[in-house]
Amino acid sequence: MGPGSVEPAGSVESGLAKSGPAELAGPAKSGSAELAGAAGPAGSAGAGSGRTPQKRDGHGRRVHRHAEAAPSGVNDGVYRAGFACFVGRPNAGKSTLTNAIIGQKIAITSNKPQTTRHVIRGILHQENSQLVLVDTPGLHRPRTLLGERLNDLVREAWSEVDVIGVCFPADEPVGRGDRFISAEMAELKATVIAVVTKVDLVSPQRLAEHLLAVSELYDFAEIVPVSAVSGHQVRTLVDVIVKHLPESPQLYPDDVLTDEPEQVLIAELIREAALEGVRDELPHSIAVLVEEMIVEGGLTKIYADLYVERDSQKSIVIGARGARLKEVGSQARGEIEQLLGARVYLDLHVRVAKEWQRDPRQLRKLGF
Ligand SMILES: Nc1nc2c(ncn2[C@@H]2O[C@H](COP(=O)(O)OP(=O)(O)OP(=O)(O)O)[C@@H](O)[C@H]2O)c(=O)[nH]1
Repeated sequence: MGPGSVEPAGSVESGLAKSGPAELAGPAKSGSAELAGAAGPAGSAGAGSGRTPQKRDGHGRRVHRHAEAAPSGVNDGVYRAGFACFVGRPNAGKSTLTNAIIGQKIAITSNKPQTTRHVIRGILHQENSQLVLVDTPGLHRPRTLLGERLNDLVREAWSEVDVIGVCFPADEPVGRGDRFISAEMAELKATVIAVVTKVDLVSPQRLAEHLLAVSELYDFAEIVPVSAVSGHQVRTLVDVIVKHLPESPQLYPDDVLTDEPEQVLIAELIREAALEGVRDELPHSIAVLVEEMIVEGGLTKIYADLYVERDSQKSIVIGARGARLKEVGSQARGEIEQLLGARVYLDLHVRVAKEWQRDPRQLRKLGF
């Protein structure tokens, strides 16, 4: 452990009833896809190295949800399975889209850039396909060791997928960042499609102009406009992605929704709650590590450490007489109970790990 001080606070006991397991998002509108752009090969792109999913043992428990397979919109009699990820500039709507497709909160979203740190997979089971989604952080100019590691994570994810959806928010003009990311696509084996996100925010006229600008950036196999918030065309996007997956046997058992260890999902929920209201003061300085999870009958006890970089940040997180930390605990606990479908006791400790973003040892410990 680094030069950290320990502040026990914010233990929150749950009184809430058990919440039921989450269902997969049901089928929404289905429709035809190819909107614009060049016609790409309908076949598969080469699968990357991640073809065989690894079973996790020990600490890495999978999140199981017994959800029925959604009917597939693609029905050419072939079973398709493979990996896809969304890339794009920060704030492009990648996490929200991933969540809309999987139908469960698995990646955190925020209106500030760079909040997604972990590669989180969600799996959509359909009658004739299995789509494994990898959620990556945004590519950006690295200024710290953490920044470099984040970019490595992005490229690692890109090298392992069959389909890449480059996200372009419809409410922002195509810019340098979009051109930079599109240029990075040229070397990839994957089928590259463009996803124009947040279309609920713009007029049809503006959307048409945006689609044209996007189509001029790169020879995308397809271009799909969507709104993750209204659900518009989310179903269509799934069909388009699945169409470009390779023919493959099922990769994961039916009841697995995500490959991410529960502890990582829980840590993300706590971090999201801790950032609420203080994002301007603590944009990238909070990390969370779940130290222990104990299941006692219907109650899950979770002991987690919340790391900040400086004493002053610790005071912000804790608040006057621990009031803020209590709030963080109670908000996170509600979300965790939904995720686990069980009652939760959450014990949060705030620790100072000086300059953790620049310290390789600390970064490893925090999972980067
Ligand atoms: N109106 C609208 N807002 C959206 C939509 N999709 C995402 N947003 C909002 O856009 C902001 C960014 O969304 P995220 O999903 O966190 O974006 P991201 O690309 O994962 O961001 P990073 O993690 O920073 O790379 C959030 O405030 C979302 O609520 C959409 O379809 N419509």
